[in-house]
Amino acid sequence: MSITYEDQLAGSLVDSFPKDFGYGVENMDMMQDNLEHSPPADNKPRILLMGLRRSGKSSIQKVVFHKMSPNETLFLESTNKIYKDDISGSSFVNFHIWDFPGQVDFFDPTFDYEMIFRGTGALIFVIDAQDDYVEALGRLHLTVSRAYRVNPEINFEVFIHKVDGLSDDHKIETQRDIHQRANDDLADATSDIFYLTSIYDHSIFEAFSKVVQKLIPQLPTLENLLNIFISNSGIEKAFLFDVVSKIYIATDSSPVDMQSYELCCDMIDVVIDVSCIYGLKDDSNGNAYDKESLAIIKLNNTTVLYLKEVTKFLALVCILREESFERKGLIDYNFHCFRKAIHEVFEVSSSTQRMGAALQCSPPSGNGLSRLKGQVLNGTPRSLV
Ligand SMILES: Nc1nc2c(ncn2[C@@H]2O[C@H](COP(=O)(O)OP(=O)(O)OP(=O)(O)O)[C@@H](O)[C@H]2O)c(=O)[nH]1
Repeated sequence: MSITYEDQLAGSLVDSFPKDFGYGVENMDMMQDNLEHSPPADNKPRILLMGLRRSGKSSIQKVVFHKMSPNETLFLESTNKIYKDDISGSSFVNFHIWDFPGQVDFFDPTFDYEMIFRGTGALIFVIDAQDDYVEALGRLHLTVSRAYRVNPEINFEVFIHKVDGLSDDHKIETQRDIHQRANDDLADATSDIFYLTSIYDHSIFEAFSKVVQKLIPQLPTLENLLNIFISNSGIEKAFLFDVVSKIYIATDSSPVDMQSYELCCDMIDVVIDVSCIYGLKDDSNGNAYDKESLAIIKLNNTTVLYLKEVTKFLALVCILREESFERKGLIDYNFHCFRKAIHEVFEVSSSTQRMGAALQCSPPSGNGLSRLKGQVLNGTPRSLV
């Protein structure tokens, strides 16, 4: 009986994703291979961090992608030129993050904003909520109008930042006010582009997760796989995490509550810390996270946390009830199918990417080539059409 069911699950997982994925992220197990074939580094989609001086741009980038502790950001010096951070070597997120100095002068002839905005997937505008934000809103207007003229596909995102200093009522009021005032510039902007963020809690990771997810063409497929996995395994919530940044790449379609997300982030920290301190062999190259990574934590409220390696940079972290965990064999088997499906998703993307690169390198052959070249949507190269 259970064999039939599990076989069905395996089939449904593997067959459930469409075959026409684009790519914006790579399976890092194949990273080495991809490095040789991927387009030049500068062609990677960009996420830009812009905003006034001292609004917190560098702090966000350092805390999310370089594990800097929030208190250390007090000593960050002001950025005076564009800082280009290629995080693809250590993270599943295959983007460049560009941190701009505050007060970018669009009229400076040396500032080639056309080139910058053309390859951009998302532009995050950071507004210091503890400061008077009238000037910042003027800047937002100028930035959005310039960027939109060059590349209407950019995702504009607004981080209303440093909200740790505001009361709950004040936070909501500030968000409403900024949303209202910015509406002239971002005419059809929905409220889901305004995030309340702080580096002193998990809100900055949550917000960055949402920004990155909008740039991942495979997102619906990943969500679908997670939905099938949790419904067949008695799991309440599952996140697919980029281990280094603690950005979640995808989750199932049930609503995300901040506490669950924080719990899962904390679990990753525990696993990596324990593994670093007690798990490394003397002769190893010091990798705290590998194929063997697995952790189960039982909490005192009948909840179980379950973490397992999916790819070199991705982990699945689940929350489930103790009674569901009694069927651990089933969960392990379903996880095995899920992992296989995820690898297939990114294998397809990766081979499509290589085909795209090969086509772009080959000599032009009439107008057919331009039709076949990888499309760019939201700055993310798409699969061939
Ligand atoms: N309270 C609070 N302070 C923050 C937060 N994020 C950043 N800061 C502080 O804001 C100050 C400025 O941060 P930076 O990251 O240097 O700002 P920036 O936007 O990169 O500044 P420029 O490089 O001059 O453009 C630092 O003292 C940070 O510690 C936050 O979420 N909450």
